Amino acid sequence: MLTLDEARARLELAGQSHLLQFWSELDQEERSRFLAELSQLDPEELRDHCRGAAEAASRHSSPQDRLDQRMEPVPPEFIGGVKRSDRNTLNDWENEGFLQISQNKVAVLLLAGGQGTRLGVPYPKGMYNVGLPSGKTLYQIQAERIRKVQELTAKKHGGDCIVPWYIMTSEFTLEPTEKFFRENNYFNLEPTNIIMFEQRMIPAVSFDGKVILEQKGKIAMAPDGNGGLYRALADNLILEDMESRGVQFLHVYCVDNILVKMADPIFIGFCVRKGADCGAKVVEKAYPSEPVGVVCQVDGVYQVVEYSEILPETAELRGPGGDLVYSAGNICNHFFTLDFLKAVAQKYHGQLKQHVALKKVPFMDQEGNHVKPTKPNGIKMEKFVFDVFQFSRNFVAFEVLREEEFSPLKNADGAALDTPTTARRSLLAQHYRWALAAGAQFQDSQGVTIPPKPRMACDEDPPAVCEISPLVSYFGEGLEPLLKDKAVMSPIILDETWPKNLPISSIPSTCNDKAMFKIREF
Ligand SMILES: CC(=O)N[C@H]1[C@@H](OP(=O)(O)OP(=O)(O)OC[C@H]2O[C@@H](n3ccc(=O)[nH]c3=O)[C@H](O)[C@@H]2O)O[C@H](CO)[C@@H](O)[C@@H]1O
Repeated sequence: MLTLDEARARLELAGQSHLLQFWSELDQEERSRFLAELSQLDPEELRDHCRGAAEAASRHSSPQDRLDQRMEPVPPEFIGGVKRSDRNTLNDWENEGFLQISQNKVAVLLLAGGQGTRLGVPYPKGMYNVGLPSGKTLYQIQAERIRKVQELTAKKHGGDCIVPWYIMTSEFTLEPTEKFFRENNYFNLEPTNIIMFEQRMIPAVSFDGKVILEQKGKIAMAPDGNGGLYRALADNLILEDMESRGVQFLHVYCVDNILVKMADPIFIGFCVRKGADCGAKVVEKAYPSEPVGVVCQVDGVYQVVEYSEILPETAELRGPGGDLVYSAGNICNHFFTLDFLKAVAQKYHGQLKQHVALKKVPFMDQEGNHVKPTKPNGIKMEKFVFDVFQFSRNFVAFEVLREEEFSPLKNADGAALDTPTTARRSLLAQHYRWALAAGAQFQDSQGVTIPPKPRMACDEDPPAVCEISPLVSYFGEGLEPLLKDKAVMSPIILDETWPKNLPISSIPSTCNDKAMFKIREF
């Protein structure tokens, strides 16, 4: 750790001497904590970071910096997808995916270092329970999907297989995430196959290029964006870990999509068959101003352009048939080969674009008062996970159905979209459709038949509540033996404790204490 004099000299070099202005007011413990924090900062990197942030912020949104003029949509023939392919082709990709999983070549990697400020909870988003009948959190759902995909693969190919789960956290999320997993017995996954690591934090900077003091002895720090992944992979020797396990393909995803298909065999198989080194799942954008990035080309190179980085006119552009020109919505589900990640970590990560976010950053004013600003006062620089697409030699996009694969949790209830209510509804609507397709017929608690409704509006609750555990079905498969020609009383939780072969009289009426469920033959 640095001495005070060393820290002072370094800060002078970086043009950040103001950080010590309250030094005399700190007690012994605060001083040593602060010196430890300052010791982490390289003076030259800090100087460049502060200058770069102030310059980038002054250029931010200036007309010459706009991407709109340089964008082109992805030609439709370059997008593979569920709607565009017949069942045989999909089966073929799925079989390829299962084969790769069976050889332990596939891992999932969760981006979970974000602060989830829009949702407004003081704990990591993955710990959120959207109010499903089972009370499961996002982490539990994801863990169970990993277990199920392992089980399905083992059934197909024989022998056990492992899908390691890499989880990128940050200073904000590592400790509570570790604790949560420990307390939940790692959701019955083998703890050594869950690998958590931490991304770096970088200082927030004022518009005049000064690091912001959050407290008298603490700098305002923020994670370096989900594109901090590549540096974190190198810092924590994660690529070496992947190599030692024989992993070759990664499914990278963001924490908040309740419908995420973990290690999706179809997507993996599609990418592998196409010889891709890098891929992205997309959904058709629902409306022009939807807050998702779009996969497109900029100056002829594949890229995602964020919703905040284009003008409304560009987002609203329509082609001759009336469809949105920029309709390939990014759902933050990416495919990478290990070789591609190695190349990025070794050669390219320094070239990743820095994106500017103007934020309200609480700070100490000159008089030592703690101020919560009402308008943006600080610059946070972030890298984005998809900014590596430009280095790909064979990039592919894969379109999936929104109602089956994308319902993100971004905002607290009360907002119009992407809330706990919409996430819960999407999952329950999907499970209801699966149950109907498997031949279930629903009844209410009085035994009155609930007429089936295979099509629902996206803001409509399904007429019957049927939550299906991922341990029972990964993506709608395997339900017929349980549900065909059965009258199912809503609400129901179909979980792995469901007694499959018992005659009706011996089925307990409450197999799960959180919901009543009954089922009987017609
Ligand atoms: C940069 C990025 O990917 N943007 C995508 C992200 O937007 P969006 O703006 O919603 O991105 P978020 O801020 O939610 O971050 C996405 C994921 O990255 C993680 N994270 C974020 C910051 C950080 O420093 N470290 C970290 O790990 C978050 O925990 C989350 O799992 O999801 C949308 C779909 O839902 C896409 O349309 C956007 O194109």
